[in-house]
Order: sequence, then C-alpha cells, then structure tokens
Amino acid sequence: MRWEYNVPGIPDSYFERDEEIPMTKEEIRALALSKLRVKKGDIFLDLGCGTGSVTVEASLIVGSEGKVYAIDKDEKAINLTRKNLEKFGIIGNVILIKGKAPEILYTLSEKFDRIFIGGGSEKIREILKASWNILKNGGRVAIDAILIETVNNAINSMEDIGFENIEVTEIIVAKGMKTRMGTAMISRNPIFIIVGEKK
Ligand SMILES: C[S@@+](CC[C@H](N)C(=O)[O-])C[C@H]1O[C@@H](n2cnc3c(N)ncnc32)[C@H](O)[C@@H]1O
Repeated sequence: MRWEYNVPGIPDSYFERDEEIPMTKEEIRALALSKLRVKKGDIFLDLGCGTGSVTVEASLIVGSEGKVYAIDKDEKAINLTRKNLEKFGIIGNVILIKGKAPEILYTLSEKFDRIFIGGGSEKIREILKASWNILKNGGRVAIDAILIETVNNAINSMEDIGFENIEVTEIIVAKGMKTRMGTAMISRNPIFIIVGEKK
C-alpha cells in the first residue's frame, strides 16, 4: 500500500504573529491536516486563515498541482497571511480573499477537496451548509472548535446536512517548560477537531 498523505509540521515560532490574531498551534495543525487527509494536488480552503499558518502548511502539501484558497473577514489577517506566505517563499498556489462566511462561500466557483474551518463558529450550521455545496464528492471538512456548544452544533448540523464518517477528537496538549528543578509540563486549552466527509 502506498500512503500518499503528508504533514509538514512547521514550528509556531517560524510564523509572523499578531497579538490580536490567535493562531492554530503546531500540534493542532498537524492533527487537523492529518484528519483531513490532505494530499498533493488537492484544492484546499482555509476559512478564517488568521496568521496563515494552516494556509502555509496546506500549500506545502498540495504543491504546485493543487491550490489553497485563504479566506478571512479581517483585512489584518489577510495581510499577515500574505506576509507568512512570502516568508516561506510560497507564491503560486494560494488565492487570498477578504470575505465573511457563510456569504463569501456562495461566491466561489471552485469545488474543494478539503475545507478547514478555523473561524466563524457562531454560524457553523450555515457555514457547513455552504461548504457542502462547494465540496467535491469524497471531500472532507474539519472544524477547529474551543466551545462544547460548537462541537454539539457542528455534529448535529453535519448529520442533518448529510455528512458521513463524522469524527470528534479532543486534543489536550501540554508543553514542556524548563524550570530550575527540571522540565514542567504546562497545559494548553483543550481543542476539538470535528471531521466529516461528503460521500
Ligand atoms: C482562531 S483564528 C484562525 C487561526 C488560523 N487558523 C491561524 O492558524 O492563524 C480565527 C480567524 O477566523 C476569522 N473569522 C471569524 N469568523 C469569520 C467568518 N465568519 N468569516 C471569515 N473569517 C472569519 C477571524 O478573523 C480570525 O482571523
């Protein structure tokens, strides 16, 4: 068997940041991209691209045969994503769009293999409905959520819309921090990844 999926794993410190824009952290990106089964040649949508960390990693995976659409409602996030793309020398395969979901999704003519939803949780049902329309058969969606209400809403919405193979993963990451006594583990907030497939 030939396994064609790949995850790059770029350290968080390599990205330009902005204190007003929360970033999807390295371990969460790795799991989300892995659960999405992103591969070379995919058409990928990063909704709520923020710093562009997911956009950068996804564009490295899909390569020149694929494409990444990076969307955010915030101009600052679009500019920061552009900066990070330039930092990693990525030019050809990313389309940056300033727009708000779900409305912006109805204006896209492209069909997607993979959609990562990192923002817009208050409108998750509407965003999932719009995502369904632009997803290819066999396509996958992943939602990055902090609130349990979002998880519940996302699962119910996915079931109603017709998504299959719905899977919820809770990730609790603790990072080692050097102290005088040794290395102490500092916990971060739990994050949920909800994945669904359009058969
Ligand atoms: C948690 S941050 C995303 C982090 C991003 N994945 C990264 O690694 O930097 C959420 C982003 O979603 C954007 N956002 C929130 N609601 C949105 C919506 N309805 N449409 C488009 N973007 C939205 C915010 O402006 C913010 O930049």
